[in-house]
Amino acid sequence: MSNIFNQIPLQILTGFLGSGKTTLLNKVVNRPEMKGTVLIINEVGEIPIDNKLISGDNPVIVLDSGCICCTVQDGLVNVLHYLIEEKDNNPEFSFNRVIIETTGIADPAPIIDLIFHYEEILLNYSFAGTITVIDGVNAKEELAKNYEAVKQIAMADKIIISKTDRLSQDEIEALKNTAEDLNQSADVFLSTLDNPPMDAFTSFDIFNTPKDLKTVMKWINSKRSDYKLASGMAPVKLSGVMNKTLPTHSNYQTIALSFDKPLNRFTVVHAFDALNSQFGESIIRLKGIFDFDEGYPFVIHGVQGECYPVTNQLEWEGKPFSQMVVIVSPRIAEQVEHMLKQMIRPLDDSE
Ligand SMILES: Nc1nc2c(ncn2[C@@H]2O[C@H](COP(=O)(O)OP(=O)(O)OP(=O)(O)O)[C@@H](O)[C@H]2O)c(=O)[nH]1
Repeated sequence: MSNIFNQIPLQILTGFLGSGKTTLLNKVVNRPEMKGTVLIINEVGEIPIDNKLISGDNPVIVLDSGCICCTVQDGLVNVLHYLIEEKDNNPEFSFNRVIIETTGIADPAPIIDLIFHYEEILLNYSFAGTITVIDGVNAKEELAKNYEAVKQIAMADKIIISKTDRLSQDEIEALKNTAEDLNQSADVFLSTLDNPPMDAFTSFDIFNTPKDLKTVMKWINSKRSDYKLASGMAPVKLSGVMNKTLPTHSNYQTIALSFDKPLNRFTVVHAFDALNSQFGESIIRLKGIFDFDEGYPFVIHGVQGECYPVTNQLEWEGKPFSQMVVIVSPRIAEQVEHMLKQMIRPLDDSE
C-alpha cells in the first residue's frame, strides 16, 4: 500500500469525440519524461480502436464495456486496484503515473467524484487534474449541440485547443475566449500534430488538490440551467460503486463493423464520402483501421461529417483486420449501417 509520499498521480484526459485525445497521447507518452505512465483508455462501441493507435512501451489498459462516467465505474476501480497490487507484488512492474482517457461523450464529474470518494483510490492515488481537449476545428458546433462538450471544458484544470495548425490567429483567440467564458481557472495550451503541449501533462503538484475543487463540486451538483448551451442530460439511478443520481448522455448510437477479408479501398472511401455528404454533421464520429491488402494498416478518421487524411503510420501486429466504429444520431443509425454494409466490398468481390 502507498502513503502520501508515494501516491501515484492520476490525470483525466477528456474532450469531445474526435477532438484529438488519442493523437495527443500518442505524441506525449513516448517522451522520456512520461516513462512509467499507465494509460487507461475508455471507449464507446463494442470494438476498441484507440488502443491500437497508441504506440510505444507504456502499458495500455482498455475499458470497453461501457462509458466510464456511468456504467464502468467498477471497472475503473478494479483496474486501479489491480495496478497497485501488481506494483506491490511484481518486482518487474512499476509505474509512476496514470492517465485515464475518457470517451468523447464522458461527463468527467462522476469520474472525479469517484476518485475523491473511493477510499482505496484516495490512499494510493493523488488526483492530478483534468485535461480537456477542445477540438479547434469543430468546437463551435459541438458546444452548441452537446452538453458533454460544455461540461468537459467547465471541469478542466487545463485546456488544450487542438488542431491549431488549421486555425487562423483570430479563430484561436475566439476559442480561447470561449474556453474562458466556460472556465476561468484553467490554463489554456495550444496544440498541433507536431507540437503537443508537454507542460499540460507534466506540470502538476500532487500535494495539492486541483485548484478549482469548489468549481468541481459545483459542477458535480450542477443542473443544466446554469449553462445555456446544448441540451440537458436526463438523470438516471445507478447501483454499484456510486448509488446516486448521475447523468446519462445526449442521444448517440454506435455502429461497430468488422470485416474478415481485405477490403476494396475505393468502396470504403466512397462509402464514407456518401455518408458525409448525405448526413453531414449527424455523422458525429467515424474511425476505423482497414486492411486494404497493402502490407500495412490504413487509419481513417472522420469528425462531424468531415474525413481527415490518414495520419497514423502503423504496422500490423498479428493478422490484418478491418474494424470501424461510427457514432451517429439514432434517427439515422439504421440507414447508415445499411449503407455501409451495402457499399463496402471485399477486394476479391466479383459483383
Ligand atoms: N490537423 C490536425 N489534426 C489533428 C490534430 N489532433 C488530432 N487531429 C486529427 O483528428 C482526428 C481525430 O483525432 P483522435 O486523436 O482520434 O481524436 P479522439 O479525441 O481520440 O477521438 P475519440 O476517440 O472519438 O474521442 C484524427 O484524424 C487526427 O489526426 C491536430 O492537432 N491537427
